[in-house]
Amino acid sequence: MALHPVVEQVTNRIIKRSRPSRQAYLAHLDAARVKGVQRSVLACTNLAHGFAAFPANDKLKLREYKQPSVAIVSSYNDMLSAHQPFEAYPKVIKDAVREVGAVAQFAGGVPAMCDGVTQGQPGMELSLFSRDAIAMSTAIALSHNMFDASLYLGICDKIVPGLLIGALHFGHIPGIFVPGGPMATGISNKEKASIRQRYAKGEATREELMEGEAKAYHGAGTCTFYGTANSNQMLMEMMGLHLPGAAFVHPDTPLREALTRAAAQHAVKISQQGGEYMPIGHIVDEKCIVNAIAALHATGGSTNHTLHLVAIARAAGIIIDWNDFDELSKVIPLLTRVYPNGDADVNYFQAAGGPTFVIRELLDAGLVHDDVNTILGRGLRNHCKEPFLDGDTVVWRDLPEQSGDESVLRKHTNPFSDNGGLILVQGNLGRAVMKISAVKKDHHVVEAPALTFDSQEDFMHAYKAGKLNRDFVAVIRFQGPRANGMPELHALTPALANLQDSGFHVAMVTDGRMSGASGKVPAAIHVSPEILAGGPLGLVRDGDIIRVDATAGTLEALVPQDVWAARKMATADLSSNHIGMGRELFDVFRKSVSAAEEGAAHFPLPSPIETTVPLHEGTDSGEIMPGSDEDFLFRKSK
Ligand SMILES: O=C(O)[C@H](O)[C@@H](O)[C@H](O)[C@H](O)COP(=O)(O)O
Ligand code: SF4
Repeated sequence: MALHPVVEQVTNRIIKRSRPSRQAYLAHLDAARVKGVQRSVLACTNLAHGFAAFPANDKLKLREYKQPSVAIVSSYNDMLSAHQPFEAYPKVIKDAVREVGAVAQFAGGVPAMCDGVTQGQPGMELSLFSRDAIAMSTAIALSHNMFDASLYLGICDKIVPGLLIGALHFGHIPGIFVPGGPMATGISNKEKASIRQRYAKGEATREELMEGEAKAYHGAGTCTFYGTANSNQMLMEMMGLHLPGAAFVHPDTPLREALTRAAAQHAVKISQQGGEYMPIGHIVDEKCIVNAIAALHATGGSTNHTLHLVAIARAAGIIIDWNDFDELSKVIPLLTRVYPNGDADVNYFQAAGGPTFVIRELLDAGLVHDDVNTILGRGLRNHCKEPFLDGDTVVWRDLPEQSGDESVLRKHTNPFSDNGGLILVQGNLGRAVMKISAVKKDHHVVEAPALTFDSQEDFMHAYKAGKLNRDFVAVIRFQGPRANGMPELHALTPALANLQDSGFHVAMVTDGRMSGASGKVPAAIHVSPEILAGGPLGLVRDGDIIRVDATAGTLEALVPQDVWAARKMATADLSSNHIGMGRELFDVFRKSVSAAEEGAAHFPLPSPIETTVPLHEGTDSGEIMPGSDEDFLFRKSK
């Protein structure tokens, strides 16, 4: 099927917009590649330190035979159920890499925050900033400059984006993302949410709430709703950074361990010494990013990726914005209904066909690019396969033609809706994003008086005092990255959902974030510019009529122009958000963070360098920029 013209147009616009920074990025990548195997630039003393603790024969492989050295960068900790399984991975990886004559080192750990533990708590004000702290920690691990390939162990919200941002700053090193898989299904996410709503109404006891939560989150593995963590998994599959179908295989199963071993050995293969060199910076290009946005839309993925994908793209010298997301959303159909966009969880989604089925359908529909690099080489269609065990090795088989359950996963010829439901809304309050794939149609437009709150706590006090039994638009102010780190306000969902279920027309507008697991209440989030950057959200007063219109894509305060122009910006005392729980350590982050639409990031786009790489033979000078994606493919074809 020919590529959809809108996908073509958006891709070409991104390529054109990004050309200077992408070429600078690739020049940096090529300069690093030209230095050859990392270790050759290290002085003997450095090297000696680098493998002092190695077993003898590993040391020999490194020093004498110059075999590939594979870095392990891991986000293991016991706080995230999703990352706890990574505890055992380094030994599995080292043994698997040794089997193919190479060596692996645990290059470094990265921090990982569980947004479920910190949801509604002060710690959530570090959550977004932890993404770039993870990127910096990844760089610290790889800065030992001894590695020919790298394995990135991460799953949850900010961790995969942080690892990928870090990895892309070492774009010359081949990299593979290694997942751990979801926990088994407990009580349904819908039942969990209804217990929370009953508790919020005082109709359930704390013991019932705790019992419900414990049945929902009951074991090792990723939470089973389709939030940011599982959106990350879908994107890693679509970007060709996972072995095909690795995302949702359960932890502690023979297939999971075989996939980890296979990823470790594949990393050796795609190192420069391995002969199938595939640096991660030549995988994540403009087409790869467009494919990722398409996957997000097709699955009703997390709104957090309107921040993280922007930051990931910038790390590779690629500039995307919310217009790109919005235009693609209009042509990418919704192919899955996984909670909060439906009742099923990711285990059921996997059983029905899983992420590689979505990739195949989007390829068949001409809605994603097949001509991309992945860890398997050239062509995304290589990833439309499912892993199985043959003895103790992984084999991949073709996907079923039909979905295992049309109520959860559909072919592109019969989508749940003709658009992805992650849209841009804009107007005199700024630009914001809305996810409507989980919002009932009669809540797509809300026009009601504003009630302004400067914290989640203020909102909950008003709710518990019975002051919110009415139509209103909650304007939760001073939640942007400069203000308090841009926390998720997901803890307000049960109260807002109760009010909506009681028949009130409610919506939320904030320069903060929501969880990928939020869904049924209309929320215009990530309002840009944020209030502390002079955003007009700061001009709203209680009683102003606010119109949140997902159908027209508008976000308006219906206030007479002269009244609006005379308004002064609201102010707030945020000092209590800047101390305690380590928040004082992130002052530099609050001061340097970019706007939400630029990824709320702390690193610059790549700046041009004089490329030292000679034009390769066979082309006229200037025809193919040295180090460019075309140049890379040309050299690979030799
Ligand atoms: O973006 C996300 O997906 C969320 O941050 C998610 O990781 C977080 O843990 C939710 O808050 C959990 O959902 P519940 O709070 O509904 O369990
Ligand atoms: S999905 Fe969210 S709640 Fe679950 S382990 Fe990951 S960060 Fe924690």
